[in-house]
Amino acid sequence: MLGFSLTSPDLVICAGSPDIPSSSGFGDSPVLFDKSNYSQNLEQSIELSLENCIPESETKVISRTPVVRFSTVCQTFSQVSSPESSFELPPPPMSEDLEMQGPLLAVQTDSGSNGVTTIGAETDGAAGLDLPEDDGGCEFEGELQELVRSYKSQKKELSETRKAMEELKRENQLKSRECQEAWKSLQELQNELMRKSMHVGSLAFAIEGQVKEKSKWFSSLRDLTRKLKILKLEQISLSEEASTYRKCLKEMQVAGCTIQSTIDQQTKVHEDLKIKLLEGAKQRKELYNKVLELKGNIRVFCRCRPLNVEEIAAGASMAIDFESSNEGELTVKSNGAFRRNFKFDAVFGPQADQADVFEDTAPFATSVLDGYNVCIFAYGQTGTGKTYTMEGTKTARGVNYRTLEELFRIIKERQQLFHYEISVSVLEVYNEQIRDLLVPGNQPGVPAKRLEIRQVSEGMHHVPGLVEAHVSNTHEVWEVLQTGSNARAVGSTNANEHSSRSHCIHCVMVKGENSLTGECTRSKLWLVDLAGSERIAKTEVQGERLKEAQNINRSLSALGDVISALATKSPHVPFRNSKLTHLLQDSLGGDSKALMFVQISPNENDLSETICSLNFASRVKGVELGPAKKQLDAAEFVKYKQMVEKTKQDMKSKDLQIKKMEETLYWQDAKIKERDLKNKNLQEKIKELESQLLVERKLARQHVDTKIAEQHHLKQQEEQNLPTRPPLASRQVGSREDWPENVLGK
Ligand SMILES: Nc1ncnc2c1ncn2[C@@H]1O[C@H](COP(=O)(O)OP(=O)(O)OP(=O)(O)O)[C@@H](O)[C@H]1O
Repeated sequence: MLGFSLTSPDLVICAGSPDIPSSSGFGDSPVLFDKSNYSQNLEQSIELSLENCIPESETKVISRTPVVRFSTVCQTFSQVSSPESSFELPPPPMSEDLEMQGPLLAVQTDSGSNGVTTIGAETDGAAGLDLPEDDGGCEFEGELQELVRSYKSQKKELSETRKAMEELKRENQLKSRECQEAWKSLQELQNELMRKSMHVGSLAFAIEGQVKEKSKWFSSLRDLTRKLKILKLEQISLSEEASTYRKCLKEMQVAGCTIQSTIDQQTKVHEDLKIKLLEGAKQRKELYNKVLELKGNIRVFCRCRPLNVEEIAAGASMAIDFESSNEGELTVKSNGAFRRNFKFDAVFGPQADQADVFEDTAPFATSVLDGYNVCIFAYGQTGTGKTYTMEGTKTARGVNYRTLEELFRIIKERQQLFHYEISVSVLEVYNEQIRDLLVPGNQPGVPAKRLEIRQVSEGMHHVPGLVEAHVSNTHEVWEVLQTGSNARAVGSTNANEHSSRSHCIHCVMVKGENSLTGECTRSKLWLVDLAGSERIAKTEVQGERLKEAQNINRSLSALGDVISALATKSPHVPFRNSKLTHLLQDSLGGDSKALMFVQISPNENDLSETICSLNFASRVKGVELGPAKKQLDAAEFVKYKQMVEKTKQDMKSKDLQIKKMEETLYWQDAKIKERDLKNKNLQEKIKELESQLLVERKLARQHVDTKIAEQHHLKQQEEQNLPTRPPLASRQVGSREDWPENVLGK
């Protein structure tokens, strides 16, 4: 029995191998017999042991050297090399030999001659013993015969011995052959043993390797198991996380449902609010309209320029008192004495800047976007600041630019509910002719394309062929305004002179669409910088200039007539009396609103012109202030003002309410969006984790399957190579079915 004590975890035992006791005298030789027969067999084998055939080096390790003993033969063949030859016996002695050999006696009986029996020993050369033939000879003869008899008996005994020897020899030969065979078989056995030992050694080596490999597998398996355990733990934690997320998701869904219902409610509220907003807007529009109506559809602002450097240098004195300008009043003085009081919708003294002026102008922009036609024009004596108020400078932009800027601001504010398109045309009315200032190369004096005013529908007039520049931002607006302004300047040898004698008109066309109701509006905003309004008598011009002045006068007086007719609600309004009024027809009558800037000079020298302008403005305003009328008007005005203020406050509070509601809706929307995003992210994360887990599981399974397949393969190979190893096979890692569930991750 051969045992291999293998290191943990497995013990591999190889049964069926010969047992090699360590106490055996043969060292690594196997014990061929069982222990009960051991001594007996040893006896037998010792008898035939081959001392001489085992090399001395080998015999030294043998504890008990067998010796050949032939007791009967009494001969040791220690010097004989061949076992066969060691048992070679001498041939049987012949009679002659007996005579030759010393110890043997040759007895010759010479009975014939002298009766003397001679017993001679020829070998030693001694002379034969001659026995005397006397009486004593008889005794001797008797002895001799006795000797002969003994000799014969000895001879017989010898022959018998010889026979026995022969027998023994044969037996010896037989035994010798047996011994030889035994030796041979022993040698074969020894060789077999050696071979087996070597095989066992190689097997042990292989097993050791296998054990090492196996321990490696086991360690890798342990690693895998540990990894699997970690993965399992991770999976558990992930599952927990996922369940938490799911829980959270459910909560979120519940919250989402709640939010959704709140949204629905809010949407309903929003819709209601929208309707209310529309109603409010409509109401606001109506109210605003009413306010303007109450204030007067035609509003008049008075603006006085500051004294210029020359005037100051010349020591000119101020002819206007602006003490009550906040109430819209101004007083004209002459030689320091009070002369007349004028009241307008607003009065801007020399200190008022462009922004102050525009603050009161801005509501007209709202009216334009609400679908009303609006006309803003500047009227006044040359050099009083009409162009400054309307166009302004790059650093102090005027009403034109600021109104358009305001339009875009309101459009942006309303972009969720309204969609607007804006285009701008710039034209000039000079000597009762219309000139398009956006057409390049159109210069005064040069016969330009004749532009006429056409009525397209009831209350709608149009100038066919007029360039309309579409603008979508203030930058583009500025570009267009500059182009028009440059065209106006380039068209004259003396820009200032020309600008004084022509009316510069900007027409802003607004197309609006209410996305909620689908209502469309088309409105126009006229921004007019009128020609100087000085009296012909004062200018004392003749010829072409006179014609110009007359035309200016005509158009301005036509404007005055139109405004007067409108103010007095006359059934006939003479719009067609001049190109200017004809053009502005849409924006001066009906529901349209008009704003007139009456520009005045503070210089006392210009007083008569100033009073003329103020008179015209007062006519336009429709109210000529006088001390008595003032109070009455004031009482009425206070009453209306209070009404207007109340309406304004109501509108403001409504606007505030709507804004608040919109803000709440906006924040709720944002919250819902944020939650939705969070939900989405969480779901994505869960999916990602689940897919990751699946992949890791798959990989672990694949790895384990590969290892098992490898082990099976190796096991099969081992079984093929070493069929006598069932115990090893039985101690293999085992089939996949034997594996614990946690390893497979089932
Ligand atoms: N409110 C003001 N503040 C400062 N400067 C002003 C003001 N109004 C007018 N001016 C200056 O007075 C001068 C004449 O103004 P502007 O050309 O606008 O007058 P106008 O009435 O348009 O003249 P015209 O009829 O000849 O076109 C300009 O140099 C302008 O800068």
